[in-house]
Amino acid sequence: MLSPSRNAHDSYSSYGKNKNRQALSAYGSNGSVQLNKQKAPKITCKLLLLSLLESICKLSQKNPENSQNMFLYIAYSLRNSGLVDDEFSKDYEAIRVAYSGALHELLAQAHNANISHVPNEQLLSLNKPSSFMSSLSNESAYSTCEEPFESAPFPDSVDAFANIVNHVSSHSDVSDSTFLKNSPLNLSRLEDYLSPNSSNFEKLYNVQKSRYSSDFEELELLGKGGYGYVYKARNKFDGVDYALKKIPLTLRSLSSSNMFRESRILARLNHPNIIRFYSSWVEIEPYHHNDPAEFDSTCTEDLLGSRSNDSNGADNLLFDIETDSLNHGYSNTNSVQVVFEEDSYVKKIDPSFSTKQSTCSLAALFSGYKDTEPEYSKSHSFEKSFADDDFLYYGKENRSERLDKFSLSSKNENSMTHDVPCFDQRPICLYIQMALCEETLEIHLNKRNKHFRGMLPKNLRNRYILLFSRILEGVMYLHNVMDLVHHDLKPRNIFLSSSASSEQGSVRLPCFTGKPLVENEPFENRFFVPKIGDFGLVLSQSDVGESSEENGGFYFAGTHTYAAPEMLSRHMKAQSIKNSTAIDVYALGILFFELLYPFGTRMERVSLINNLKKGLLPEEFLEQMPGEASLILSMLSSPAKRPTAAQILKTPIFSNMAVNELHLYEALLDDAQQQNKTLKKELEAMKMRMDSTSN
Ligand SMILES: Nc1ncnc2c1ncn2[C@@H]1O[C@H](COP(=O)(O)OP(=O)(O)OP(=O)(O)O)[C@@H](O)[C@H]1O
Repeated sequence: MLSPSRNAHDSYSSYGKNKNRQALSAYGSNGSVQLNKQKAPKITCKLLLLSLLESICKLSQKNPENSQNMFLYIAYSLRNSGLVDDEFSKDYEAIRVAYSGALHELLAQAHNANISHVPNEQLLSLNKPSSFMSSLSNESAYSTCEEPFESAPFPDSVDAFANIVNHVSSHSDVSDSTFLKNSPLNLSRLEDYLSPNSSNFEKLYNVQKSRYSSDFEELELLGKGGYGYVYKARNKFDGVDYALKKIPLTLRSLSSSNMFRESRILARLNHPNIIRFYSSWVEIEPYHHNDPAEFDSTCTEDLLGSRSNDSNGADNLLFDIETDSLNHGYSNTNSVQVVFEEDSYVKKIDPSFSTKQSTCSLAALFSGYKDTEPEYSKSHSFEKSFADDDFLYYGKENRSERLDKFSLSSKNENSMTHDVPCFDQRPICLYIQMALCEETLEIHLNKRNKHFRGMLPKNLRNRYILLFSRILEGVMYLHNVMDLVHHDLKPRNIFLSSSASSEQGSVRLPCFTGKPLVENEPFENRFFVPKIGDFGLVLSQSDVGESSEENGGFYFAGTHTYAAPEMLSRHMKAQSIKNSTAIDVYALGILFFELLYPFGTRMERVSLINNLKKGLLPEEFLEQMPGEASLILSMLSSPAKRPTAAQILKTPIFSNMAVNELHLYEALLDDAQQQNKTLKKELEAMKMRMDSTSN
């Protein structure tokens, strides 16, 4: 029986019989590449072992049901022996598939690497895990060796697979039963699949190729969020461009039931004002990824709107909930902390999970950490480069831990448990395919605010009121129909999708270019549908209370500017449990004010929003929009007093259909004026042509 302390490396080395196998053992026993030790995250090893066994079962049994039963039999036996937990369940299937795809890819590389010509000495001298497979795949490296190559029988894959299975079966309860004896592994079938000359191997290998790289052409990086990167990618079959969010799965997420929460929730949502979801899957980050340098250039200032590029302005303040005191710098204590990250965005995007080289690190494969630190993390302060505007995260997992999730380099022992499990230095990513939107509301408002300050012209006010009513409809759907709380409503999480005039939920908005306007030149107007996105923090209303209890007490993540006071205070926790949807209403109150009152500068924004939180609104706003003003103040009142999204929609500001009708008439008028202009121009041109011909 395998003892629970035995690890993947031991399993590998224990079946070595010949010289090269000894070489492999020796390689493994070298201190720098030992896979056991404290570093190998257990769950990664267990998932790897199970995905390997699952592949073997699939290969050995033609009938899928039999292979599933065989796999479950082995998995249950391993669980009884304490070697695995429930990593063989359906919940982990996507991860196992991703791992087995990567294992097959590795196998194919090994087959193609002409490994029979590797001299023992070279194997023995390789003590860098990442150089191991890269040397194998680099034939020229061998040709420089003086000693003639010994054609020693490096354990071929079929043999290795069989040995692992035999090892598992002889060391587990499986051997006690007649199951395997009655249903032995069909090694000839295995061989058929694994032989590089076999068409089956090709088939298998192709099937396991990355869905992302086979189905999509990556076009550009759209942005990064607190949990991953979003790319614009074209589907090779339908030719449509989508937004693809790549979220590196962390060890924490692997061991939690919330692993696929965002995609599972998005898949159930169906509303014109909620971002459209297409599909999601898990795979190991494909090779041939963008060079980090490319990320710098793809992330343009335009894309980021007015986010500051000045990392020096990053003011990281720790707010201790217990003492209500503010500290500068970072603390390692376990006390509950709120981390405010005000205006600390920097231009540099740091896709730390991207790898260029197709080298294989066995240590990384089993331990889930990157053994070599990426260059960019040496030259840049990772925390600063990752800090995002105004994001707030607190609980026992503090800010630096949150950021660590994206760092494959293990900076210290403590961060290991939050690290990203990877294969061959490539992380396992969850991919979410969504509708591509034109821009975020944040970017739209930033451009708009270059033209307006203070009170908006009357004709524009109505458009933003209508836009807000569309957002409210989306929120009402989340609250009343889906029983969800978004938890992170803000302009950056509302997307504007171009639409036809007739599309449900559309609003006609001016298209601001961000450039100064020529005087009296009208704005071009287009129809957009506002769509609520980024469901990374969404919770069901009943889970809000539980999440507060997470980590032994107090836990929340969100954005400071839009965070309701009850999210920031342990003492008000009870209120947030009873009125969980009120958290979103508070954020909407701030957002409504931002829609109706353009800020000139960032400082002005901060001071006006701070005043608003104290119940103070600009005089001119109170005078000219009293209805809207009192609604906003009620949305920022105590949780029990805040109106619900449905109640807000029933107020005269929104229930009055005149807003809708007025909006449409305005749109028709705009169109007619535009047409008028074009016809006038055409008439002038015709007159000129006639004049010239008559002369
Ligand atoms: N469907 C989409 N269409 C177009 N761009 C998108 C889409 N989804 C995301 N983006 C872009 O990618 C960026 C990152 O999005 P993401 O949802 O991961 O995080 P975020 O909302 O910016 O931050 P956080 O998750 O920390 O709140 C967005 O700011 C936006 O610029």
